[in-house]
Amino acid sequence: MLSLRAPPRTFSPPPWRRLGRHGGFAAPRCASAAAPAATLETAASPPASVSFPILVNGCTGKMGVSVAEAATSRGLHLVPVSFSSRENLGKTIQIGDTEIEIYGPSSREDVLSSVIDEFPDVVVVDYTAPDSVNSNAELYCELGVPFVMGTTGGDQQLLYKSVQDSNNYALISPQMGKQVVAFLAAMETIAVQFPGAFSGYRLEVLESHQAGKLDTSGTAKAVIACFEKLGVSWDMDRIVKVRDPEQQLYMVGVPEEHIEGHAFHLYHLTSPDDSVSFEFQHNVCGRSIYAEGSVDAAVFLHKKVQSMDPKRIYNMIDVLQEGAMR
Ligand SMILES: NC(=O)c1ccc[n+]([C@@H]2O[C@H](COP(=O)([O-])OP(=O)(O)OC[C@H]3O[C@@H](n4cnc5c(N)ncnc54)[C@H](O)[C@@H]3O)[C@@H](O)[C@H]2O)c1
Ligand SMILES: O=C(O)C1=N[C@H](C(=O)O)CCC1
Repeated sequence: MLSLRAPPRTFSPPPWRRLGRHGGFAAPRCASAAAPAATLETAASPPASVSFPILVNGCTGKMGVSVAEAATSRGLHLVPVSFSSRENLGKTIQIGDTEIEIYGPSSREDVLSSVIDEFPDVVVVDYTAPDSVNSNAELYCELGVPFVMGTTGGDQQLLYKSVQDSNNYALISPQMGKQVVAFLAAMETIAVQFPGAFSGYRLEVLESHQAGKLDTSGTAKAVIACFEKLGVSWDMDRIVKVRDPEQQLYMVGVPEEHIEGHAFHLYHLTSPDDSVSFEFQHNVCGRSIYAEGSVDAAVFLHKKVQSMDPKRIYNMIDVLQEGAMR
């Protein structure tokens, strides 16, 4: 079991563990905090070939801001309102030339209805909090507004049911980063083609995110679902969740400038007789890949709505498969 009980300054790795900068995961060479990748990458992006109104909920948070900035640089029309928690009522957030007014949970319905009247082809992107996933989705479905759900957590089964029952359009994905989506797609493919291939293997999973992340990694859960199809038995309580900055720095190997925004994942598989092992890692610093992917998702969903595509519920693998991720 990957145990984190004693946060070791001198981490003694198991033999299978490759060493990172500080002795843990092999960390990617991330952009420094002084030159945020999001700003550089979005500034270099050519404008989207389509333009439509996009409403980003959660603009008081880190992902909300990144997505709103990416949408603006891609030439989409940012609707100047956003939902947030009660603590942020009355705030405004400046994104480029747009001043976004922040509304609390109690005015969500009135605000969204007015937005739909003014911008009938609006697409909502949600980056709020796990405990607002279901109530926000229900509202989007009730008002028939297409939405991209980037927020993880909540009751995922209920989320899908709300969309199915309402016949609304939605794109739901715990992971918007193109290369991680490709890894997830590969995992799903082998799970379908070779079910049971890893029967009897033991799985250990460790995920590390910034201390403010409230839920367990939605991406890890999606990858584990593939391992289960491959025959591994698993209980979600066994995911080792690292939220302590000291452990992240000294054990996981997260670069110091990304302690407040990273997503490191490690999956380790061992055969029943210990003679074979596999290890997979995906380590992301910052948020730019998710922000760009979220705009790709919104553009994709807008096209599906315009063409009245019958499928209606999508994930990021659909976007990747259509070649619609930059
Ligand atoms: N799908 C992906 O690729 C991806 C990538 C990164 C983050 N995420 C998920 O996105 C979510 C947000 O991440 P973040 O890093 O921006 O978090 P954050 O804490 O920086 O921002 C969340 C914001 O939501 C607001 N909020 C809280 N309760 C709310 C409510 N009831 N209604 C509306 N807003 C509310 C908070 O005030 C905060 O400003 C998390 O669930 C995270 O796991 C998903
Ligand atoms: O930073 C986060 O929070 C992230 N959440 C997603 C998840 O739960 O998998 C994706 C990675 C970043």
